[in-house]
Amino acid sequence: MTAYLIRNVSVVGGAPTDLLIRDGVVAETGAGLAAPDATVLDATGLVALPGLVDLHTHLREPGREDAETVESGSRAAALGGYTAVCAMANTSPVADTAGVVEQVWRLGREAGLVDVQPIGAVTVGLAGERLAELGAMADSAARVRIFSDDGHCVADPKLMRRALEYVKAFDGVIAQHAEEPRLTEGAQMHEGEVSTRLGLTGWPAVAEEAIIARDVLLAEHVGSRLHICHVSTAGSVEVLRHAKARGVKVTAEVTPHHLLLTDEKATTYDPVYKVNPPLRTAADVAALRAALAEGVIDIVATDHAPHAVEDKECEWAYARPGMLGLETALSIALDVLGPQWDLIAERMSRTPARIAGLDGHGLDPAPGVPANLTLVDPAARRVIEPAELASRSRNTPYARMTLPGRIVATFLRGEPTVLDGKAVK
Ligand SMILES: NC(=O)N[C@@H](CC(=O)O)C(=O)O
Repeated sequence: MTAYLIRNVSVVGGAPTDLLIRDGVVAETGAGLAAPDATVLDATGLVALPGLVDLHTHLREPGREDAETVESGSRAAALGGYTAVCAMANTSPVADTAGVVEQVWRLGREAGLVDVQPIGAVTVGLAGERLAELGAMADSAARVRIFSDDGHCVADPKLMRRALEYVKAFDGVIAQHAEEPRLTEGAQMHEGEVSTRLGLTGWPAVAEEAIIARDVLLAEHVGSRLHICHVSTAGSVEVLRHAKARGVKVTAEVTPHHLLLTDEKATTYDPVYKVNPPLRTAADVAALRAALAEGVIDIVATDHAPHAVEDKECEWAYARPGMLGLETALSIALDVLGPQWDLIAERMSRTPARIAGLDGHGLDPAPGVPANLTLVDPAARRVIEPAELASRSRNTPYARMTLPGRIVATFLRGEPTVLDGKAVK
């Protein structure tokens, strides 16, 4: 294994120092380190962060390998500064058995670019009718701890209660896609002034807020861990604030796009802006940013949702919802939060690693710690060119935008997956 001596790097925004990486761990830190056998990387001006951890990634394999594979999504993740991603269960077949989660887990190991932690479905086939084999998935080689029907809400309160109770036995967590389906039938975008103007059926904020309110009460009642996917409204923030004040074991994520973009984008009728939950209002964006800074929202998760051209480049009403996220998330966070490195490390690495129970991830570079880290150039600016993305899909909402920050290198257990901004394999 090659040793790496990273010179003059600011660890999570601190004073410049050297990091020696050897045998998969951070061997030494301090100014003026010497290691004749090591490859030297001059990291003057760069910031080292614990490798980013994404709690919400769609890798599309098995089933839609034309849109993404475990390998292409892993490469996109590494280029985005990630060392671990949690793969959502809405594949084909659905990841609702030990066999499918083990397949995804094994494909992740074979790609070897990030740790791929499969998420298991809550209900068989995401159909919302009977519980999937949660215990078998937890006991499998993939050691599943997060369960989600993402893309669909676990709408039946009795099933949701049972799922919450069931996962308590192995400290699991149910990640809810909060969307009351009866309130969003036929919805095309956020319900509000813009949807009225465009004459498109709206997805009201209350459809999200009502499910979060119900589920924090259920989680409190049974004493289980609940995670809320892609929180998108100011009202959801207030429900979460209330639940956290009561001591409910609830965590929540927000996506980069909900921190930046608004429903005004729908006026372009460009389906690249169609996403679930939909882009909301400027007031919602402001509330989400404040909640993230405050900690009412715990983490940023990408909801990286690759879609093939034919599923996106069509009429708005027929387009699938979803946007790419892995290769741009850190830039959007930097744009939205500024160079608050400790906050970025907390919301994009340490806390997601803790929620997912990923050993060896989310740890600041320090002697003895597994060398899962990423080096960011905060001064760089880059123009997003969809054709240059490593994802198999092209549905980024940031095409041709100039964004701050560039991932220069990513290390997974001491091995570079990205060097000089390029994937190593
Ligand atoms: N977030 C999205 O807009 N899409 C997700 C699933 C979903 O939540 O609808 C996808 O899998 O494409």
